[in-house]
Amino acid sequence: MAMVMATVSPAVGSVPPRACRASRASVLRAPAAVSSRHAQKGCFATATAILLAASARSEVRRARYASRSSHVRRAADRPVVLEVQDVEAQSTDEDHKQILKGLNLTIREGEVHAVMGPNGSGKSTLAKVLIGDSAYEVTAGTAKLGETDLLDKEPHERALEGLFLAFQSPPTVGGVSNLDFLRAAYNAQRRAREEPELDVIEFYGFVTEKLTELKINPDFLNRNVNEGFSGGERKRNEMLQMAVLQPKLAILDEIDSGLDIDALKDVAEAIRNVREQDPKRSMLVVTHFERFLRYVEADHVHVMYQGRILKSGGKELADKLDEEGYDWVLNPAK
Ligand SMILES: Nc1ncnc2c1ncn2[C@@H]1O[C@H](COP(=O)(O)OP(=O)(O)OP(=O)(O)O)[C@@H](O)[C@H]1O
Repeated sequence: MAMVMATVSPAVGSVPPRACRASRASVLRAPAAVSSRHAQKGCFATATAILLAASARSEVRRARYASRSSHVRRAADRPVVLEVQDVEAQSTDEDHKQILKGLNLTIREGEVHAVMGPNGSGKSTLAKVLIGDSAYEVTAGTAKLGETDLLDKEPHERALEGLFLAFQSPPTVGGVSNLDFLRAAYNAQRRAREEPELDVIEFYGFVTEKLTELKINPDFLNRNVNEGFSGGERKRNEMLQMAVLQPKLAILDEIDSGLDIDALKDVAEAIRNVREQDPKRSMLVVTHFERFLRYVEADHVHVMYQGRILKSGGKELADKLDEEGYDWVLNPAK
């Protein structure tokens, strides 16, 4: 509104300035009445500007309401990206420890789900089971990515279907530069989609844009994958991989651990960036920190305990966990 008044002031230069003055509060409260008073005094430009601004404000309100209600309406209609039903899984070592004990989870297109829970609940195991880590064997249940039965697929096939895992402790790949690694992964996707591969020059142009968006030093490309990288640099490198591969569902396992405050914000911004570029992308974020969920704007929060999801809710659940801890969820009778 202040901008509108400033814009019209040259147009009312010939009118005595006092006559054109209107308090912001009165304009916001009763724009039609204030406008008509100005018109009666001959300040037609001001009168028109007040009405235009009022109409623009109600348009904005209407648009906001429409977008909010269509968001709510669409949430339940969006296609399901991940459907996990009654999954049980155990370790493949000699202990055969049962870790997932009947886990259910549905993620729809464009949603960000957070999984929280005490240490040892099975959060990382869930992430690794979904990408097909051979340290775990699924003994019951189903997991589908769209229409694809994930559990029938090899890990690289799951990746080609659009599943991505950012590791809690990203591994080093000695002797392979980030540029070669990213180009190989990206071209594998293009081959699977029967699209022509990008040569080094073409890929360099593509990846450079991503580096700029994510504020990552171009030196990253020439360094071997995660070799000599600090903890924070490794996490940023995971974000770079996610931005290049543009997965349907990205699983981020404690991507926020070990980050300083600025790095945490940068990683969260990278996540928001990827979502803004394609609002259909979905994410499953494993974290211990409510603050991180605020940055990444999680839609759904789940508490996992002893291999199951015990409670689900919206962002407010993370706030409550932050204030009160897990005890009220784990021992509701207390
Ligand atoms: N390959 C494995 N073999 C045997 N036990 C395992 C294996 N992987 C995980 N576990 C055990 O399963 C339980 C769940 O581990 P997991 O790493 O999934 O928990 P988490 O919820 O991610 O914990 P944190 O919050 O500490 O990262 C733990 O007790 C862990 O020791």
